[in-house]
Amino acid sequence: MTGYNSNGEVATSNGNGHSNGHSNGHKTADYTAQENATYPYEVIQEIADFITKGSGMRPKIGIICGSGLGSLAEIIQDPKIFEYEKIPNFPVSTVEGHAGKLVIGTLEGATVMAMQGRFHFYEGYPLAKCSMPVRVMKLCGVEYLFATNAAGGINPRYAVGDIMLMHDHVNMLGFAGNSPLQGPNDPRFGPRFPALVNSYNKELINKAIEIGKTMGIESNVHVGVYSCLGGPNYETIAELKALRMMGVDAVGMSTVHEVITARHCDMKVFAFSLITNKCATEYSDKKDEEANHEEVMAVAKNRQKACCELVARLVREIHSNAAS
Ligand SMILES: O=P(O)(O)O[C@H]1O[C@H](CO)[C@@H](O)[C@H]1O
Ligand SMILES: Nc1nc2[nH]cnc2c(=O)[nH]1
Repeated sequence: MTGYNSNGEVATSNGNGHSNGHSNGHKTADYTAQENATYPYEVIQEIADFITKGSGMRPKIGIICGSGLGSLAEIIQDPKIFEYEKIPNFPVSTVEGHAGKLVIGTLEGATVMAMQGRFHFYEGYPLAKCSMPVRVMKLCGVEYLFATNAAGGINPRYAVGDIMLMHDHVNMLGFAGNSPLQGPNDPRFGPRFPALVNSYNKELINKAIEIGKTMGIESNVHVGVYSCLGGPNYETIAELKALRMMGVDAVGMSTVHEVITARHCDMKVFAFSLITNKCATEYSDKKDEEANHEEVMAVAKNRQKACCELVARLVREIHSNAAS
């Protein structure tokens, strides 16, 4: 199996079918590729071919499942499942609630592919590697990216279990000089300087609002601004106050770099946050106001039905409009 080394040259993997740098069953991020974050087009094409040939399918919609939202992939019918470890040059998932499987099949008549497990900066992966699967999706034929995440609610009107449809983001990692598009630009993916003002597809947001109404959850559906911090620590009160002043409604540790990568290669983007915890913006000694991943996972599990229904119905809309 071919891979690439730190000089960007094509290299041969270790012969065990993957080159992810883990051997003892304990999943750790691949640090060897850090200095070589940008995957050459040919490597991404090779991964995409592995998936489309292995599944016999060309998906039109790609779904990234947020923490605890892996069930979004379980509603896919007649699935063909690829474990990340068996996909050449694919990273491994190291976070609880991210199973590490790519699921391709049919949802509401549309061919979709879903990532049960995404990659985060705090796992030790550079941003280009975190969002490399979005380019794989593109070369598999995906036109629409659905990115989902678990997030802390900063907007005081948000309750735990609410859904925030993302209409914009504040890229804090970008403020700090980090981007998934850093390094040489390959124009086969997109331009050197992509515009991001209309990143979140308005038509899909409006459709999702309508779907929320028909599901009877309109009071739990909001439209807001997400921000991604590097993590893995949750935020301090001062940071949360600062984010709120900047107009941020929900905060997490993902999604933004995926959206940037998707928009760079001209995919239509729909994204939502499941609010898994309320972020305190005042000082308090109360332990129950501290965010923790167990709570995040538990809330995601509780709300998976609503999230699955929203996704399935939006996929149905896209598919039936394309067919008509
Ligand atoms: O964004 P997703 O992957 O849904 O997960 C969110 O939940 C985890 C923290 O509990 C972090 O990884 C954060 O980004
Ligand atoms: N950064 C961050 N990520 C989260 N993911 C789920 N909840 C949170 C949160 O409160 N902060």
